[in-house]
Amino acid sequence: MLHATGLTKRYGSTTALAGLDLTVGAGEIVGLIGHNGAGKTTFVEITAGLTRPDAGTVQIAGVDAVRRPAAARRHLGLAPQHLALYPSATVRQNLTVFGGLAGLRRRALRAAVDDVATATGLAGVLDRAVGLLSGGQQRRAQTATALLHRPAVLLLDEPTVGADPQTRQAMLAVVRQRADAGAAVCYTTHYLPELDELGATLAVLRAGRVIARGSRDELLTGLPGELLLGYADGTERRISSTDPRAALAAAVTDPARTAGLSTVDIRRPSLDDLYHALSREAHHVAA
Ligand SMILES: Nc1ncnc2c1ncn2[C@@H]1O[C@H](COP(=O)(O)OP(=O)(O)OP(=O)(O)O)[C@@H](O)[C@H]1O
Repeated sequence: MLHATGLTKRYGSTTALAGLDLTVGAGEIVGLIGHNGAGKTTFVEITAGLTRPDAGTVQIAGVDAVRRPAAARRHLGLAPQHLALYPSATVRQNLTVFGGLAGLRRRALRAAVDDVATATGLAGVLDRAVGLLSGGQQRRAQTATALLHRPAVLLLDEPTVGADPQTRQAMLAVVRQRADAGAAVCYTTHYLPELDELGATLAVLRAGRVIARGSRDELLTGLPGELLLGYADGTERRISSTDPRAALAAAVTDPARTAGLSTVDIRRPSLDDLYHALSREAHHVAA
């Protein structure tokens, strides 16, 4: 499992992490979400031993990732946000190199490459150069490198960016399988429905700290959604409500609102609503 406490990191006058605490248990998928600049990538880089924190600790499967990064990395599968593959080498060659670095040898390595290629839908392009693949296939190849040695902890930084719906489904399925097999998965994304599909809990990062942690329902319940009423003359009426269905029931019995009504839409609370609510709370606490 993954256990981070009090992580702090400054770049000059910028505070990237301000005392981040996060635990991801075995078999759990945690969606790490937050606006651009919230500190997600810095957290990923520190956990992978690519950057040192100013203070705080990270443990991966019980190994101190700050003091013993090489030992900790053996238990970690990392898919970074930016592609880090050899473009002129084939998918098979790339996977073989990464599997070898993770300690796999000979038959076990060949079997792992085939298994992971199948799971990520890359079996048909194993012998093609990575640089000649589509953007979605390249991202799949990047994620595949993280899965090869069946690590205890998976750190996936926006793995489905640029993926088509079919690829996305295949990737989500393989992540879910790994969690079911006991991996602790930390998954950063800007796309909330994906976390619903994964059955992930959420950790909301803001200004370098986890400011909310829980299931989507726990975090979004009680936030206002919207009822959108569209009229034949092109006008629209928006009704903000914590219970848009009840607002709809009330609206349809009101002749003033139903005359000329042509479309009805219900918008559930979104991540942005959550960020706004949490910002308001933070201002409240500060005031
Ligand atoms: N190498 C660096 N040098 C200077 N500042 C940095 C560096 N890396 C990150 N930062 C700053 O630290 C803060 C956190 O950045 P980080 O990349 O961790 O955010 P993020 O949540 O991953 O954002 P995004 O969603 O855009 O990927 C930002 O203000 C960023 O500008």
